[in-house]
Amino acid sequence: MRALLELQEVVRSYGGSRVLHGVNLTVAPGQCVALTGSNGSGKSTLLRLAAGRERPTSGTVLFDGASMDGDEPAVRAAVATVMDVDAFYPDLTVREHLMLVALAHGLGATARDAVAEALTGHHLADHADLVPSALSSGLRQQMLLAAAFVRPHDLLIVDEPEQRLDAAARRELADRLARHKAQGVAILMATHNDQLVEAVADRVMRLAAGQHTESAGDGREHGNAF
Ligand SMILES: Nc1ncnc2c1ncn2[C@@H]1O[C@H](COP(=O)(O)OP(=O)(O)OP(=O)(O)O)[C@@H](O)[C@H]1O
Repeated sequence: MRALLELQEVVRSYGGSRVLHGVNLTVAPGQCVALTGSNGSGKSTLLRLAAGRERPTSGTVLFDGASMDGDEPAVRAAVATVMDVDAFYPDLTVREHLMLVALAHGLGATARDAVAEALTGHHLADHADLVPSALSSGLRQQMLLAAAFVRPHDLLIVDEPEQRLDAAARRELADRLARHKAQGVAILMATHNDQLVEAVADRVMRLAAGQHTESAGDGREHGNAF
């Protein structure tokens, strides 16, 4: 299957310190790759590179066969991320945020229905007219997820999407991601949650200081297929 996202020999250093050591990775439409590994192992760094928000020190990041640039309109239209913890306008309500995202991404006349569905699906319907600072931290995370799911995209990049969610919400998230994948979306997800990996990931890349190893989603060794 054609890769939508491809990392080839990606190295990322900060100052003299090397965080990623020649990562090779592909994600095809309808696939989920999970990144696991301890705090500081480089998961978020890899996600920023995959989203085109940072450039590798060396190596290549390709999106749909072209060099990844997060500023490109085609990339911004096709790649949804949940990476920024506090990406809110403090004076817009939850509903207004989601409408803004939906309209900016071209939903037009269907935006209102899509937002209503997102509010319900993410347990935000009763909080739609509150500003983000009035939400519990779990509901703020739901709002970030809703803002990604409400807009069209081909690639979803999520950094620890389970954070601040309770057990029931984590199960719902796993179901949502699995359905999403079945609809053909490519997913790259950093997570510390084994259940999420088991439920959604086709392959797992485990990052560790100085190295990375890959396996199938069920934990079997996966050779060099990344
Ligand atoms: N902009 C930066 N400047 C300098 N060092 C950085 C920068 N961004 C990340 N690092 C370093 O890179 C390493 C990897 O960080 P990263 O946030 O990618 O890890 P992570 O696996 O996502 O960790 P966690 O599980 O805690 O979220 C850390 O040592 C971090 O300090």
